[in-house]
Amino acid sequence: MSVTRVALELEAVTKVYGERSPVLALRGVTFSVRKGELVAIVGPSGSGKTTLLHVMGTLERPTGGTVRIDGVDVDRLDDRGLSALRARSIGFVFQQFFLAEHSTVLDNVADGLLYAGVEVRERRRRALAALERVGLADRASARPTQMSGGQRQRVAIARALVGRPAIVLADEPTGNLDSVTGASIIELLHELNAEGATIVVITHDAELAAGLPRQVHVRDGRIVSDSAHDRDLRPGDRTTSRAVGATDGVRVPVGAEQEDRS
Ligand SMILES: Nc1ncnc2c1ncn2[C@@H]1O[C@H](COP(=O)(O)OP(=O)(O)OP(=O)(O)O)[C@@H](O)[C@H]1O
Repeated sequence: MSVTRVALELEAVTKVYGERSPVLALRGVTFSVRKGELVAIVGPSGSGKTTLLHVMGTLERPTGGTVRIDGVDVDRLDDRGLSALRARSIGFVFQQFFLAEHSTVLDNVADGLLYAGVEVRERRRRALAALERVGLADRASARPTQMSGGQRQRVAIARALVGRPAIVLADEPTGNLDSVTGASIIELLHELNAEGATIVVITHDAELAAGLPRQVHVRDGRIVSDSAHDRDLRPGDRTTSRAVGATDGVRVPVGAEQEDRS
């Protein structure tokens, strides 16, 4: 398989729900996320954010257009192939956490590797490492019911990350949390991104989105602004950063290359 710096790519993606009175939820969405980016998708209720997340995450097929995950055109895959791609390449975090209440925290995270063909001891070893990354290694044997909302969301994030997916998609991850706890989850996403994780966060919270390096605004099923492109349109602005891949390691100020030559 070819190596790509693009984690996810959408080209002219449309999504129509229903037939009799069709709802055009996505009206031609084109954008891409490079490896190592942390992107906020923001927009009002009903603008198409969740539909977009479902299409990006291959939970739903688009009506038209192309979706590529880690270089693979998902249209070429049957449902089984799609499930395998999802298990390998995408981690999901949802507002409602979706943890198994009767399993331990460790097993909840280890279950993120169920379809990765990894034997149980190795699954648990990697799960413990993921819990360490989110600061919850000491709660590995607890049950989700014994934890706060913020801790549960950390467990869900560890589960999403445990398979080292190409991309993590988070749908309103702070929606069920108070603002202080929500801020700590966003801080955690920043830390994980700094360590190399590629993350897309869907939110209707403009303030939360403003703190992330790239904001994509959705309205009526269309992208109406993308801060990455806005920056591209202002090449003279030497203080502006452009997003680069995780393998690049750092964010490069536009124009820095020229300055280095002097
Ligand atoms: N399964 C479905 N069947 C029919 N219409 C749908 C379905 N899912 C979403 N829609 C419609 O598609 C449009 C986009 O919905 P979507 O849930 O993606 O928006 P959203 O921005 O995530 O909204 P919210 O912030 O309220 O969750 C809306 O008009 C919605 O009513």
